This record gives sequence, structure tokens and C-alpha cells, in this order.
Amino acid sequence: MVEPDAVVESVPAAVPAVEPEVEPEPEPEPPVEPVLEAPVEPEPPVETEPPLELELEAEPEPEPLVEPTPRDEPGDVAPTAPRTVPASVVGTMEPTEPAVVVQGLRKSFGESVAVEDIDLTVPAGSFYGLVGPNGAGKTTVLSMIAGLLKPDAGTIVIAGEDATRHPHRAKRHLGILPDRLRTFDRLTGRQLLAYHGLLRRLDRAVVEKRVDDLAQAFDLTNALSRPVSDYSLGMTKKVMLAAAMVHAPRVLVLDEPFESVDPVSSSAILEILRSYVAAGGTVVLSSHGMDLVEQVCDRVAVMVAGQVLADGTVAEVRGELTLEQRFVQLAGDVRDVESLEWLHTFSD
Ligand SMILES: Nc1ncnc2c1ncn2[C@@H]1O[C@H](COP(=O)(O)OP(=O)(O)OP(=O)(O)O)[C@@H](O)[C@H]1O
Repeated sequence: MVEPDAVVESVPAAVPAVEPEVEPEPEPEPPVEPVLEAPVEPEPPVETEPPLELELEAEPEPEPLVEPTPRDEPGDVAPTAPRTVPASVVGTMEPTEPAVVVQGLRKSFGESVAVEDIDLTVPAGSFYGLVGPNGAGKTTVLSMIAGLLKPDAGTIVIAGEDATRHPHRAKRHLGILPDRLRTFDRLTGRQLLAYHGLLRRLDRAVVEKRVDDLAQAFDLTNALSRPVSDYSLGMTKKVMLAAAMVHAPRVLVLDEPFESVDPVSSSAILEILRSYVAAGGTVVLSSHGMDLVEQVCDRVAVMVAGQVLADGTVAEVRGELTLEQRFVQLAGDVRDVESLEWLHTFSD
């Protein structure tokens, strides 16, 4: 069921793919040959980690659309954690067409229907929240949008590219934070970020600059030389989120980006994502934090049992209620605590 090079295109045959759980896709594309003759720049003297051996063909660096914000000016950058997406990581974003259009999407696992004929439109430049109770189908939807899971039916268009017919083209626009944080954790943080950048065919010098920028933005600079396996859960999430952004994608698909992340880091991540959206990027995230979704998302979809029961602007969906009240109303309060009365009898 897994086809490694369906996840990150242009992976050399000897290099394992980033996301191990991928279903086969119908459009094989020839892998990009590593540029063996390309000169390998020496590592800066301060680097203690072994240099990456991966060297891929460079592609031209797109001009950033936005000017650096005042907070990107050297004198104004907070010494610990700047709160904007690094200017070097902002790509060319022209919000002329929807970032994601999903139509008639279905997915079953055996007899169990996880996602049932859903339609979603995520406008470019929006902060889109996908909420729903456990098992509603959020991860399944995001995995299909991210190209990690093949739909049974339906179409997905990413920034104008039909992901069903041209998955590799569509994936160029995507940065992904999957639900399970499986990654190459024997790499140091610096190596992991550089690996993602090189896989995306960025020039080595650009990668090095962006790795430093992202590490500073995500407050990971001091951890860059340590193996990711030594990171806490929240740090792992941050380095993987940084890895998802290194190629300046148009669309970020983030499954529970704030789970296990401390409040200070959450706030920093939020500001980075907000500045990314302000620059024309699109964020689609799932979350169980209704306050957070209500606070940061401009649009939201509520999924229950594989179906989208409500979607639109946050104001449209919540109506007179809070988003949490509306969520409970739609999801149904199915708790039956009376059946747990035995729990109060204490066996000793
Ligand atoms: N690989 C799989 N094999 C079998 N069933 C699966 C698989 N992945 C998901 N499911 C089922 O599909 C349904 C939707 O799961 P999904 O993970 O998408 O829900 P979710 O809304 O993300 O839940 P949570 O909020 O708990 O993360 C569930 O019933 C789940 O058991």
C-alpha cells in the first residue's frame, strides 16, 4: 500500500521518503537524478553535524511577494523568537483561485465509511479550521488533501492543479504536518530541515538560510545540532512544521498543529502562521481547540461521522452561539455518565 516516492517527489531511489504511509498513486513520474557533479560547498566552521550528502538539482529561487515586515529588520527582531514567517520562506502567492477545492470526496476502510461525499472550498489566503469529534474523519480528509491517502471517489484541486490527475504537480504547492510525527529522527534538526529543503530542489545556500531563519522563528536554534529523536513532542512538532514550510508552499495542511505544544510556542506558531496567511498563504488545520479555531480561523467546517454538517465563515457557522456550543449542538452530546456509576463505588 505504500509508495514512498508518492509523498515527496523527486526522491532519489536510495533515499527513503518522508511519509511512510502512502497509498499508490496512478501517475508515476521519473525520479530526479542527483546532480553528482555539483560542487558540494564546505560546511561552515561552526557546524558540528556531519554535512548532508544529498545534493539535488537546484531550481531558481522565486522572488518573495511580500516585503519583509518591520519585525524582520535586523534591529527589530526579538532576540529569542521572532513572530513572523521568515521573509526568506515566503513564496510567490497569488490568491486568485481557491487554495483547495474538494468535491464528492469519499473514503472507506473496509465496511466503515470514514468520509462520505464531502465538498469543501478553501479560499486562497484563508485560515481554515476543520473541527469534529474523535473519529469524525478529519485526519482522513487532510490525508487525502495532502496526497497521503488515495480517495475512493471525488476530486481534489490544489491551487488550480487537479491532485487526482497530476498529484506531483499538486504536491508542489503543499506543505504537510501529518497527524503522526514519524520522521527521520536520527537526523539532527538542521539535517532534517535541510533534507526537506533539498528534496524540494532548493539551492543549498537557500536551504541553509531558510533553516537558520526557521530555527530562529520556531525557537529551535539551540536544538539544531541535536538528533530529532531527543526532541520533546512539542519540539518535534515545531521542527516538522518548520520542515513543512521550508519550500514556501502556497498551502499548509496541518493536522493538530497545536497538540502537545506549550502555550508560548503555540502563540509563536500562531503568529508565524498568521503572517504566512497575511502574505497570501493558506492554512488548513484540524484542531480540537474551539477557542483557538474561533480566535484564529476565518472559516471553519464541522465534520461529524464523515460528513460536513456546517461550513462557512466562523460567524456563519456559530450563529448566536459560541463555536464550542455550536459544535456540541452539531456533534450531539452523547455522553452517558450514569453508566459509570460503578466508578464511584471504589473497590477497596
Ligand atoms: N487506516 C485506517 N484503517 C481503518 N480505519 C481507519 C483508518 N484510518 C481512519 N480510520 C477510521 O476512520 C474514521 C475517521 O478517522 P479519522 O482519524 O479521520 O478521524 P479524526 O476526526 O481525525 O479523529 P481524531 O479527532 O480522533 O483524530 C474512524 O472511524 C477511524 O477509526
